[in-house]
Amino acid sequence: MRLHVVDHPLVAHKLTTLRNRETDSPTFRRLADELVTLLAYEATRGVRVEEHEISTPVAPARGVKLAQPKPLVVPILRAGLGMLEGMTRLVPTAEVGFLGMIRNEETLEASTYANRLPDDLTGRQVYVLDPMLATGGTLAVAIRYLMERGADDVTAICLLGAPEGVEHVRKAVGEDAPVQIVLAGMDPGLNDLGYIVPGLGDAGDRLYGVV
Ligand SMILES: O=P(O)(O)OC[C@H]1O[C@H](OP(=O)(O)OP(=O)(O)O)[C@H](O)[C@@H]1O
Ligand SMILES: O=c1cc[nH]c(=O)[nH]1
Ligand SMILES: [Mg+2]
Repeated sequence: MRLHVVDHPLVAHKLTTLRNRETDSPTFRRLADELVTLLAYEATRGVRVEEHEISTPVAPARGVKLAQPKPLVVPILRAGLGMLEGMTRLVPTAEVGFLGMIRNEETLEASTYANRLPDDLTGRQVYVLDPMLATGGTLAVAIRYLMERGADDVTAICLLGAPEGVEHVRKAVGEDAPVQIVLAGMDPGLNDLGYIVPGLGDAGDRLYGVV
């Protein structure tokens, strides 16, 4: 499993405003959207392409196009939905599937309440979207499920992570798993409630106007 924390001044700038408690929901949504597009550029470095021949107005030319089967993007509801448009802006031909997952705020265990994925994930390259990687419970369940269903390459794009969450996912999927985690920032740790510190609070609530 590989971890990539994106080091870019624009990402750091947008992340700082995103964290700020003074940032309102519309601005939070816009920043999350912009950040995902920047992260997706890094995260899709290994997206599979195949040779493609075209003709320019001047001459025949050889290039590439996205390979089949198409990449699959899976936002984890609810908060991951706030990252979908930013991702599909960069990869508009990707297929989209959905997982609805909720973390029990007392036990911190993740459970799945919705699942709308293609039947066959064999050989699929999958991009999972979830802004927060805290204990890692949610992402570990999601990635293991996608791999059990046949996905052979999974990249998780998250805005913020904590070291214990990353290690939890690493243990759950295995060191040699074809899994990549791309983060805009890695924070020092979690508080007693399992929230990332300093983090940005509850991503779902901030995206969808509860606070
Ligand atoms: O790494 P973990 O400890 O599992 O925590 C992270 C999860 O918690 C949040 O979702 P939440 O369960 O609050 O659901 P929501 O997206 O509906 O707000 C977040 O979006 C992740 O999915
Ligand atoms: O810090 C955290 C942890 C889990 N979920 C969130 O929305 N924020
Ligand atoms: Mg939440």
